[in-house]
Amino acid sequence: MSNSSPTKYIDIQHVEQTFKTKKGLFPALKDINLTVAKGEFVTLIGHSGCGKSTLLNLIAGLTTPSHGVLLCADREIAGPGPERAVVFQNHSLLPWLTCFENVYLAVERVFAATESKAQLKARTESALALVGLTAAAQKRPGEISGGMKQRVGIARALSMEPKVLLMDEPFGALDALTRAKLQDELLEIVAATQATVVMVTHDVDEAVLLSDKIVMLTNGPAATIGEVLTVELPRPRKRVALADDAQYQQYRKAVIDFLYTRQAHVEKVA
Ligand SMILES: Nc1ncnc2c1ncn2[C@@H]1O[C@H](COP(=O)(O)OP(=O)(O)OP(=O)(O)O)[C@@H](O)[C@H]1O
Repeated sequence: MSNSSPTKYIDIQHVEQTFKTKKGLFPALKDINLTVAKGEFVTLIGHSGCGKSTLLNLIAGLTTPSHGVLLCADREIAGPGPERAVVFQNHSLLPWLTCFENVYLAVERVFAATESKAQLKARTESALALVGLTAAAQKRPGEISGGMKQRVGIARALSMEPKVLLMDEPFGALDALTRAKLQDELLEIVAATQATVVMVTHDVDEAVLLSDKIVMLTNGPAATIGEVLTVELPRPRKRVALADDAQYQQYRKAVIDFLYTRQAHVEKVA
């Protein structure tokens, strides 16, 4: 059993990320300090190119910081691991496998050493059921819609029973209606699984609807956290009711104000 602090489940301390480029060193992130509590839903928002994906990749362990340290449950994040599952925008499914097989592959990787084939199959089926894809289990990615593919990606991530679900603009490529439906589903899944989620988004409404905390990044280079907004809207949250909610509008305005007034993109004149 871990004795890690539930309020500092993910603990990011003084993180910097500098990339080597042809033009020299590029400081992408500077002095990032952030904690995410167990069961918290945190979104990262900021203008294009500010470093949201860079930060998510660091939490995923896909990259290592140039400076500083990232911890998950009191352990240094030293590489990717099934306890931190990632859902990407482009769902990255294997096209020659069925939806079932795509999810099964992840389940097998995590649980094959300790569980029977029947148990692995049951896990796969329940992950697909969680995202409403039981009927599409035998279809291949080429035979299903973008929204369904994204659901398979989410099912695959959830099937690993990760401690943390990391999502990089998971709904970015979807039309508005599909996006709204998947946001609602995600709200239900997160409520049911009590998952800890860190999600990158460009969408202010998505951030307010889903988040406990909205982390707003300043513009790069050397982007950092400009402000953290705690969203105290009660759950379960219903998008239709929230549309007229004064508190919801205030949160929305605070994020818009940060993005478009205080961090407005300044056009560089040559
Ligand atoms: N491997 C890399 N090498 C060099 N520069 C990089 C690398 N990865 C990211 N960058 C730069 O770091 C900055 C942050 O990139 P990042 O992709 O994290 O931004 P983002 O906020 O996720 O952008 P978007 O919202 O457009 O996806 C950008 O200026 C980008 O060009």
